[in-house]
Amino acid sequence: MIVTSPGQMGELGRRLAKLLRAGDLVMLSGELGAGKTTLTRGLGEGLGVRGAVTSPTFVIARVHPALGDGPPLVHVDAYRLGGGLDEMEDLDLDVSLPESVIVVEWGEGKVEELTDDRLMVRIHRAVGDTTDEVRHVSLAGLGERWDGTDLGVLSA
Ligand SMILES: Nc1ncnc2c1ncn2[C@@H]1O[C@H](COP(=O)(O)OP(=O)(O)OP(=O)(O)O)[C@@H](O)[C@H]1O
Ligand SMILES: [Mg+2]
Repeated sequence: MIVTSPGQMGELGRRLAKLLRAGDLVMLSGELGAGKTTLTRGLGEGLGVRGAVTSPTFVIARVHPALGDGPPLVHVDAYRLGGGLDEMEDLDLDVSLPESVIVVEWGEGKVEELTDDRLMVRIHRAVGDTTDEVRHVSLAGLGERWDGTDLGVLSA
């Protein structure tokens, strides 16, 4: 799908939030400035969690508690997470991961062991496009959790 502005990326996050439930892992890939955090911000709005989603520069993970009765959002920036999951467990997040929605930036090769089921979101800057605002987003659900989930509703 094609996203042409930061606002549309946020909207995609808000729509995606409606598909998510406790225990879900979303992995975001895409280069620096692709729009991973922008998407996560919309997701946080859609989930109705506390606190603005920002780029966690000095923290690896931030917990956004639910304002209503939905799951909290755990936003992980695994860029500096060298050792993978063990290190993440060492972060001592005051939250139960199976009861949260976990969104990970830069998580490839680091957090896959959290669960067999995950939603992969890849964001590409369109090379050669006339406007650098354009992003191509592709989504793929892996595992039983995502079997039969129609991700097409997100581009509607
Ligand atoms: N279509 C678009 N979708 C998302 N962001 C866009 C788009 N067009 C322009 N932008 C801009 O690109 C930047 C994306 O920044 P963002 O922090 O979301 O990226 P990121 O992938 O999280 O980067 P990092 O790897 O550094 O964490 C923002 O400044 C945003 O305004
Ligand atoms: Mg980011």
